Amino acid sequence: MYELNDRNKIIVFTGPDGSGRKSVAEAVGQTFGMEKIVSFVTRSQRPGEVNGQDYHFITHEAYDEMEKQGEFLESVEIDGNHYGIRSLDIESKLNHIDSVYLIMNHEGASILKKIYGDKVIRLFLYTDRRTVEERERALGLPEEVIEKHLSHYDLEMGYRGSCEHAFENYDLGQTTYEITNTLETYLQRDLIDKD
Ligand SMILES: Nc1ncnc2c1ncn2[C@@H]1O[C@H](COP(=O)(O)OP(=O)(O)OP(=O)(O)O)[C@@H](O)[C@H]1O
Ligand SMILES: Nc1nc2c(ncn2[C@@H]2O[C@H](COP(=O)(O)O)[C@@H](O)[C@H]2O)c(=O)[nH]1
Repeated sequence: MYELNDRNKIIVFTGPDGSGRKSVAEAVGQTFGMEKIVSFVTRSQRPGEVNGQDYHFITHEAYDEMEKQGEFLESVEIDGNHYGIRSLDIESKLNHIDSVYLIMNHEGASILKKIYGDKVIRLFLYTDRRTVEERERALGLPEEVIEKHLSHYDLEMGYRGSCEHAFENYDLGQTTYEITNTLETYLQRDLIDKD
């Protein structure tokens, strides 16, 4: 396991799909100069997704090979596809910046917490089921993807109490503001106007 230094923090955005984790994470990541750890995945690329930015899209064979070589820090199977974080990506980023962020389901969040303890801050984002469904439909996601996401809704919601912080996300600006304030207490960047 890679030894983290005193200043290193791993910020995990979790919660149901469509709750707004990606939108909030990108905004907050930019504010704090945090970089995203991009997961490897075996599912096919969806319209609008960018390889290397949203995910590293790889074949099942390539994933199996990486797994065999012990490259993943965490690796899970969701709806028949594999998702994983490469150890090297966390190590190389935390070598030159203090904090990184990831977007993952409850299993991944739990695994990272077990490995890195206090270094991991889990931020749970949520909205009601109907809002998730409406947002995903408005995004143009295929019906079968929306269905799969909704089938995980209750399980993901059940993880809320395990996370360090939880935020209802209806007003994106407000959520981003609240999370920025929360992270400031960990990252101590003096971003908040104290007047
Ligand atoms: N507070 C908000 N109000 C309205 N729409 C929002 C809000 N937050 C996010 N959205 C929209 O909801 C959709 C899903 O958001 P996003 O992709 O950030 O969620 P996610 O939790 O990362 O889900 P997924 O894993 O499915 O991508 C996007 O179209 C995004 O613009
Ligand atoms: N445990 C992990 N979960 C991950 C990882 N990368 C993404 N995810 C989560 O998977 C579901 C499904 O995502 P989709 O893009 O296929 O709809 C979603 O909750 C992601 O956040 C990972 O490396 N590990």
